[in-house]
Amino acid sequence: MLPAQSGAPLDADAAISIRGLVKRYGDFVAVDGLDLDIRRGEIFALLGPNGAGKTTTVEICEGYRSRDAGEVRVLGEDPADGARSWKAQLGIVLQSGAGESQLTTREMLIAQASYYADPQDPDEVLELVGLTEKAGVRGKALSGGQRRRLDVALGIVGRPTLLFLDEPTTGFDPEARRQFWSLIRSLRELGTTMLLTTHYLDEAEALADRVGVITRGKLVEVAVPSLLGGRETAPAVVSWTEDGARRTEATATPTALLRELGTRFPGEIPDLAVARPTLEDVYLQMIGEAR
Ligand SMILES: Nc1ncnc2c1ncn2[C@@H]1O[C@H](COP(=O)(O)OP(=O)(O)OP(=O)(O)O)[C@@H](O)[C@H]1O
Repeated sequence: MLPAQSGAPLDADAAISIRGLVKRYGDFVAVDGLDLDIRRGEIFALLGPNGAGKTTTVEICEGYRSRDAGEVRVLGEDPADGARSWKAQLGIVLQSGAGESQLTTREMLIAQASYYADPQDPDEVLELVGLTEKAGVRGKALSGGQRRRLDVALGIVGRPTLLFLDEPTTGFDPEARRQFWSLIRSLRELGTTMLLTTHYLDEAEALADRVGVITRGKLVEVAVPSLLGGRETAPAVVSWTEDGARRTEATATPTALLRELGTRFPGEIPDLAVARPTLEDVYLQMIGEAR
């Protein structure tokens, strides 16, 4: 699918609509004419190598950074002059967050909740992110993964309509990541739109309705994870063991090959595996070609 609708008008119904976004730092062009629409209620993952322009794009949408050119609408408003009532609909989980505070985990959440008209109960949020046992602990005494959970808690306590998650699970142990994924899915069921940046391709695949790949400040493709880079039509790799050796064949017609192998082996085909390119495979190929 083409990522850009250059020339198309902003999408008034989208949660985020961006046309021709440009951001320069001195002579360096960090975001280079980016077009993107994120629908209400979807989880959209922005993927890209270090320095591609993801955080810059996200921070412009949050109203934290100015832009040099282009049009941006977030929940119908231009973030450059977003009012307080507009900001109150956003939840933000930054790359580096709450860490060094002298307040306890619970105190931080209560303080954050006080900025919103209809916040979620801070103790419920602590429970959701698995920090109930750490309610009375100061931010700086939390482990790295626990701080990220606290960042997530601070981002969601205001019941945001649109939640920005910048590399939210960095430092999480595998179990905490799974718990976080189920938390994100339950937020989606409540209708929350989420813009996620992540370097974990499995995370994008598990959570995102659509992914966008950004390199050198340009969006190179937008697709549902299973279709990115033509994954669904890429040759399948069939491998098995025959005469003591590992055999591998890439084929566009794996079913035909399996039928043929079925006639060659009387029982099970030894060590049979059929694989399509993973999201990581196509992503790495895509950013390699774009360099
Ligand atoms: N305040 C700044 N001044 C100068 N250059 C900057 C500034 N902020 C970002 N950049 C540059 O802009 C480019 C894009 O940075 P950005 O943080 O948006 O990348 P990213 O895709 O989020 O990367 P990462 O995956 O490493 O977080 C980088 O080359 C970065 O060095």
